[in-house]
Amino acid sequence: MSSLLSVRDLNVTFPVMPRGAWPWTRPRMLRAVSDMGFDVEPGETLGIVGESGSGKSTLARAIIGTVPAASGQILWQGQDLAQLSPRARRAHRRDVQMVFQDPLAALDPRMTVGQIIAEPLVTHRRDMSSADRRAKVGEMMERVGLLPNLQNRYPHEFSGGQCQRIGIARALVLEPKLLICDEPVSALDVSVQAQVVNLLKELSRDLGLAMLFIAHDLSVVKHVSDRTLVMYLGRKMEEAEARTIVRAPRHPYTQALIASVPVPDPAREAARAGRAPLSGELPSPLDPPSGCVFRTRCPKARPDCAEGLPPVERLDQDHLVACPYHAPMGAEAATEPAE
Ligand SMILES: Nc1ncnc2c1ncn2[C@@H]1O[C@H](COP(=O)(O)OP(=O)(O)OP(=O)(O)O)[C@@H](O)[C@H]1O
Repeated sequence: MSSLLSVRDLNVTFPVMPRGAWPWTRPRMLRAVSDMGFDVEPGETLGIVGESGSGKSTLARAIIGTVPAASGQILWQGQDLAQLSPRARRAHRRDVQMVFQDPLAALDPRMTVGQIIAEPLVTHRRDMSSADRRAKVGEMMERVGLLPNLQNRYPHEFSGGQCQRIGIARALVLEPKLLICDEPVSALDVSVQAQVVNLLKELSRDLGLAMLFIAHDLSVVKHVSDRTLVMYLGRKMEEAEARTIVRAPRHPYTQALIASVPVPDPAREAARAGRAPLSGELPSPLDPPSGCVFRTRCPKARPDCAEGLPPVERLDQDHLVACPYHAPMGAEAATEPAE
């Protein structure tokens, strides 16, 4: 049986004109996503983690169909997104919804909360009466922890966390099969981040909803994901069960990401003392390093890392790592980032 979503050898490029170039100069190709592949099963949450600029949002945009793939395939329930009939395309637009980073910016300030949440129903469920729509909006508001009698209020009357709940209600009103959350809590106060993450986790469990949960912070991703995929400069570095990624990371990039998260407990801090945190800047995707793209910042880099792309090795059924010099199994340490 086919997965809900399968991404196969996906490449997404953007033409970029060099600064000061003549108008007739050929643009350079920026590779935002390279040779990406993974599957998402119904009801499953895949966390996607990586630094800013690693291609996470571009990947999300390719999956919802707002940026084209340069090559490769995105299969939705086994069907290639690029080949969908207009009817299947409409169904895909209903079935895949997004929650954005900046909740207030994502909501139209001139519309009431009720209108904002109902808007997808107006577009996709024309058969629905306005009374049914209102009832559905009230139900969604309750589901995300908002009082349904606030339908006539405007977004600016709500806090950041409440605005994100409105965004989530709007994304869920069409009962999608996949919710793509692109940094859904990074613009929120730390005090409300956990509440929103827990809400998303509960919703995914109760509604059998699959999620792609994108974040730069591994300690957020690990709470919500079943599996985690670590991206660097558009490429997959490691993919494994979420607990394995934080407890036994094998790729030097994943290890460095974990070592970069502050740990309040001195004993755990000491246990990971051998692991170097990330240093330096992400190279430009216009000029990625040859061979392994992480090698210029990698503490384990060897001369041959510059020669060719490292093959993706399957360590066990669920654990993939794109580094031939990954840490041996015995090197598991108490590296789990702070709660
Ligand atoms: N429309 C575009 N035109 C040109 N380059 C783009 C475009 N969109 C994204 N990029 C580039 O693609 C690369 C990946 O960007 P992307 O936003 O996908 O990364 P990200 O991991 O989501 O980072 P962030 O968390 O900062 O959004 C970056 O170098 C970015 O500048």
